[in-house]
Amino acid sequence: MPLARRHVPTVIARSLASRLLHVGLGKPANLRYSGAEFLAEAVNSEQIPPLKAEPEAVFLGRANAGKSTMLNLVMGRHNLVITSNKPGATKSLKFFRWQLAAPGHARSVVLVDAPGYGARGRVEWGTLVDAYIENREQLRRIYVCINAKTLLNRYDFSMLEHLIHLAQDRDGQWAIQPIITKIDTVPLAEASQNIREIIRGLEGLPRGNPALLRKPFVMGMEGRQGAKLIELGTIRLKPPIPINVHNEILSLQICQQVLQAGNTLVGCWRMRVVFWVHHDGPERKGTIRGPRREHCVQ
Ligand SMILES: Nc1nc2c(ncn2[C@@H]2O[C@H](COP(=O)(O)OP(=O)(O)OP(=O)(O)O)[C@@H](O)[C@H]2O)c(=O)[nH]1
Ligand SMILES: [Mg+2]
Repeated sequence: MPLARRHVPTVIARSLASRLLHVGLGKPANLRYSGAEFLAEAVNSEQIPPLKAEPEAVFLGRANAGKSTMLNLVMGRHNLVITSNKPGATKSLKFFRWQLAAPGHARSVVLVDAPGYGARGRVEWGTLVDAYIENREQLRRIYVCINAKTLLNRYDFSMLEHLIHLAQDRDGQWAIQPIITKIDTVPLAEASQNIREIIRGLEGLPRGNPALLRKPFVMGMEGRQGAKLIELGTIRLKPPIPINVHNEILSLQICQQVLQAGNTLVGCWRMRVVFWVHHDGPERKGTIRGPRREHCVQ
C-alpha cells in the first residue's frame, strides 16, 4: 500500500495534537493562520532588502532538495513559491511574510527561499547566500533540506560544516535545523535505513556547537495538488529507528491531521517555525531549554 494511503485514526491524532499544542507551546491552540505574501527578491547582495522588523528563517539545500516546496507547505499555499522538477529553479533569494494570529497577539516571520547549492548550484548564488547569512541580524533559523533519496552528500556536509563554523561567532543568534525531505520517494523498506544513514552523517559534524540541532525533521508529500505531508506515523520502520526520529515523524503526521481539522488550528510544524524564530535569539539566551523544545511529542 502506498505510504500516503496509510492512516492513523484521526481521533488519536487529534488528541495528541491537542496535547502537543498545550504542552509543547503552553497555550491552547486558538491560533489561526492569517496569511502569506511575497515581499521581495534579491539576485545579488546589494538587492537584499533590509526588512528590519521581523525575525527570519531561511531554507537551504542542494538544488531540487525540496526547499521551495517546504516553504509552500509551511505557509499553506500551493504555489506562492515557484517550484520545479528541474534543479536550479530558484535563482535568487525570495522573501515572504507569513503571519499567524492569536487572540491578543499576532506574530509574523519572514521566510526566505534560497537557490540550491551543489553540483547544480552556481558561484554567484553561493556568494549571495553567504552575504545574506553573514550579515543578517534578524536571522534566527537556518533549515537545511537533505534529500532522503540521495542522502547527505559532500555538498551538504561542507555546507553544514561552513554554517557551524559561522555559528561560532554568532553567539546563539541562529540555529541550524536539518530537514530530511522527500521521504516518500524512498521505497518503504529503505526509509528507516536512509534516515539512519543521514543521522550517522550528521554525527560526523563537529561536535559541541549548540547551533546545530541534531534531530532532523522528516517530511514528504503526496500528490501534485495536495502538497501535504504524508502520514509516516503508521509505517513500521525496520529496523526500529531512534525514538527521536520517530517522534518527529509522528509529529509531522499529527501536523497533517491538524491542518485537515481546519483553520482554528495550525500545524505543529508551522507553530514550531514561529515559536523558534521568535524565541531563539540572543535576547533569550540562557532561558532556552535546548533542542528538547524542538520536539512537540515526547
Ligand atoms: N515526491 C516528492 N516530491 C517532492 C517533495 N518535495 C519536493 N518535491 C518535488 O521535487 C521537485 C523540486 O522541488 P523544489 O521545491 O522546486 O526544490 P528546490 O530545492 O526549491 O529546488 P531549486 O529551487 O531548484 O534549488 C519538485 O518537482 C517538487 O514537486 C516531496 O516531499 N516528495
Ligand atoms: Mg527552489
